[in-house]
Amino acid sequence: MNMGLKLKQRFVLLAVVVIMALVILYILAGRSSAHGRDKTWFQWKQQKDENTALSSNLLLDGLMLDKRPSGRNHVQKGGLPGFEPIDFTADLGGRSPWTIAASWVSSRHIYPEDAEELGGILQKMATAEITHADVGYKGTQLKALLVLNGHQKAVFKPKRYPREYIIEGKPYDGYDRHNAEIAAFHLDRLLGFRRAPLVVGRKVDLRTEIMPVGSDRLMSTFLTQGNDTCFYGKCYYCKETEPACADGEVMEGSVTLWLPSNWSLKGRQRHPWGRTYRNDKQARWEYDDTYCNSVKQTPPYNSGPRLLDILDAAIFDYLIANADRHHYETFEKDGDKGMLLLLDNAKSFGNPNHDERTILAPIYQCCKLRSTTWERMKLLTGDRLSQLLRKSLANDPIAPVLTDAHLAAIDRRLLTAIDMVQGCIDENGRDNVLVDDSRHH
Ligand SMILES: Nc1ncnc2c1ncn2[C@@H]1O[C@H](COP(=O)(O)OP(=O)(O)OP(=O)(O)O)[C@@H](O)[C@H]1O
Ligand SMILES: [Mn+2]
Repeated sequence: MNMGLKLKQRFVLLAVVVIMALVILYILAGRSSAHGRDKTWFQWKQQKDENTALSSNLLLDGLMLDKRPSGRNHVQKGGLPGFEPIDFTADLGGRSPWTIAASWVSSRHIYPEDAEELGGILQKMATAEITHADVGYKGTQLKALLVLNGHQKAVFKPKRYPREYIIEGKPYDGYDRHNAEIAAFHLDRLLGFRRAPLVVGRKVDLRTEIMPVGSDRLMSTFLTQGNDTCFYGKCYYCKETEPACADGEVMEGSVTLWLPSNWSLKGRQRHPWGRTYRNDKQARWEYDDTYCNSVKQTPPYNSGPRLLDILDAAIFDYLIANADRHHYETFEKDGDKGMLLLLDNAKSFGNPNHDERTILAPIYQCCKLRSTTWERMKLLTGDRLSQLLRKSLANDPIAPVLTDAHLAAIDRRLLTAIDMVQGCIDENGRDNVLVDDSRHH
């Protein structure tokens, strides 16, 4: 009797313990799926597994792209617009590539989502006859101004480093990287911004393509080093002792299409989170974490899309590791509502082993972001972003554009940025962080 009771008590106790354990497990599981940060990591792991299972071709061509017989790329319902690989053989139907590109520019985008001629235009930028070449128009870095057949201006930024070269030191150190300018253009497109002008890689024969058409100002900076033809141009940092040199007479570089003249730029505007470029002086954002409150009250950041554009640019610059957005430009005619153009991305992709967290200062100090940007970021987790970028860059004339280390760095940085925004959401609530401003444009 006594013994029987004890057994019964033990059984009840055991049952209670088991039930409690189940309840605790259930609560924990519920929490982790409700808790965004865990969800992000969970999704990330899931996507990573998915991605290794799928070949990148299947992911890109099979799932997202519905090729209609017309040859036009239609994005499937629920697909990912802007994710289609760029077709460098796209037909322009006999029309001028420069006219098409100029007609694309609008207040919020440099080219449309379904720009089917994009690859065809890039192809022309990489091959069109150069009818004139001059020193760079302005700026501090070595470059050349080209005129392509059909009176199209373009900027040529020469190769200064081998792909594997790692820039040490300050996050904005080193010469411009032509491959970074190319990769940034593709990444801007994948993020859905379309705020960077068209860029393509090009190998230029200096003797046959530049010398016959180069201005005296440019040609007077030509010299040879061993078997290699070099030029040092004319700019603030241009020095005869630090020329850019071709491989023999063939010089690799990036070609950026000049924006059309009817979209004139509003001069250099100081970026509120710009750096001082001095060791002895800090910018206010570097010591004052409430800095965003004052930015938010100051025009043009107190209304319209400008602050959200700054935040988008922070995400973009963090991914490409560009700590050099000291100024920015907008379209003159759009005034305070003008979009922040992602011009000059050549100081990025310097060191794949370093993630410059301070580039995200606008994000962690303002704790805001466009909801469209946030949704796009989450779609690109795992190694989706690097896979899409790899694929997008594969047909560029100077491919491979980025080393594997840089591609891996982008995926890693995306996770950090997502975690940061998720932290803001956890702390302040989704509605106080994510901004849906789609009705403005
Ligand atoms: N594709 C373009 N279309 C129109 N204007 C352009 C284009 N690219 C550059 N510019 C103009 O030329 C300026 C200098 O270009 P860029 O920033 O690439 O040179 P930089 O030498 O790196 O200058 P900085 O030292 O200021 O960074 C830009 O601020 C812009 O006004
Ligand atoms: Mn620059």
